[in-house]
Amino acid sequence: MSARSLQIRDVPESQIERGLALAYLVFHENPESDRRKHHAEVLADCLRLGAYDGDELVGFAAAHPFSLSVPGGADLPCPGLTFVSVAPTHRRRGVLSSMISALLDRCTQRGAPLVSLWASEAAIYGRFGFGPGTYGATVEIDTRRPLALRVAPDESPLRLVDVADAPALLAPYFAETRTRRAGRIARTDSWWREEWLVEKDEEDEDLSPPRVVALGDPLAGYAVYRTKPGDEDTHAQGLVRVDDLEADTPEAAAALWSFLTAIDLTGRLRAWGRPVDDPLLLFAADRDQVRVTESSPSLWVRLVDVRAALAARTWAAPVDVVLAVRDDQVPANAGSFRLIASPEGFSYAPTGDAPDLSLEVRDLATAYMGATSVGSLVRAGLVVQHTPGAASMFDAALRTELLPHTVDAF
Ligand SMILES: CC(=O)SCCNC(=O)CCNC(=O)[C@H](O)C(C)(C)COP(=O)(O)OP(=O)(O)OC[C@H]1O[C@@H](n2cnc3c(N)ncnc32)[C@H](O)[C@@H]1OP(=O)(O)O
Repeated sequence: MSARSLQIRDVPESQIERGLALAYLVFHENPESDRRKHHAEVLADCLRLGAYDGDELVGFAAAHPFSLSVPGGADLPCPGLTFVSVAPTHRRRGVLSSMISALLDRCTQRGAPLVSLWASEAAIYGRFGFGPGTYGATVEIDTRRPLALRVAPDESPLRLVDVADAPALLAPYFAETRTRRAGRIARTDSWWREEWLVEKDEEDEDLSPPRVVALGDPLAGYAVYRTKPGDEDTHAQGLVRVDDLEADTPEAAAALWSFLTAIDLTGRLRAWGRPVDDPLLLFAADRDQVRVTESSPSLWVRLVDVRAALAARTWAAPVDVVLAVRDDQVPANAGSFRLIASPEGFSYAPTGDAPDLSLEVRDLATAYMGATSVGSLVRAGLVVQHTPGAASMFDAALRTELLPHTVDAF
């Protein structure tokens, strides 16, 4: 294959099966027919790009038509890149690079200021301007003894909700959380049913169907979880796996965690992708019982249109800095720009003034939603501070009340 014989084209609906076959090949998967059907339906709604070597599909990538909450509660179009697959025969010849370049063009044409993804390997996407915009923590609790808490649980009644009725109850509640926390993807009814509440867990078929517990009426919190019995042979304790948990107050959260840790015939709880600032980690009275066993990037974000992305978020304090931005893929983002922003207003315009901070667009993405401070990027040698105090001023403006958080993996 020469660079000239490679063509990037939209993949028509009639070729979705070809894209899926390539994806299953490279991800070493062989899903059941109902999941294949679901994947095909999901892909029908996606932007689909193919890399063709002659007639052969050697690269495939898709992007969900997502929108993402950004600091302050605005909702921005943010395609969610997924199913990225390059044929093993065509690796390391620039197929992925060509597909990303086409994707960035499509985002620009469609007016999407952001694009996002979950990375299979963290080393891949930084070169294309993506930075880790949100982080998640895996929390494990030893539930062989009662959960020790420093706050009294809300005593409102808990009820188990029929899974079929859950989206109608949970969706408006979750939508409200998106205005407070950046990094959250809008969930459609089918996303709720097929991703969160699907009967069989895709990764562990020993897990029960999803269970939904709701606190109070009106709703003050909920959890979606699955369980797995213990195994006498291996002495593994029964497991409660918490997939999603939201609560209005610390007391409501305490009530839900108390319930989940007291389910009979289980001795351990694992919650994946919790916010790094989950109040549980502070109100747990015994941090030997409640342990963070992993913390890693969740959603990787790329600012396709830096100006539009910055304009859409709110600012916690006044800032006036000149940013020298390097962007090798989207020339319109590159150059020196003066950012003047405050809770009252915003401007971002090209300038000939000397920069206060020099940074790559990937590092601006890392700081954009408030998960990582510009100061820490300066200390890591990734952002260059020319003017003392510039990073602190920028950080004060970027600060968010709650850390950004994404739990919808795709
Ligand atoms: C959002 C998602 O869907 S994540 C899923 C990603 N897909 C997978 O992991 C499936 C299996 N892997 C693959 O299909 C391919 O190996 C891909 C998609 C990861 C890479 O595709 P390729 O066409 O080989 O990438 P391409 O040749 O464009 O590489 C571009 C650059 O990235 C680097 N790169 C590519 N893959 C990796 C990797 N896994 N780790 C580190 N660097 C990588 C290349 O070395 C190259 O670097 P260079 O520009 O300095 O030379």
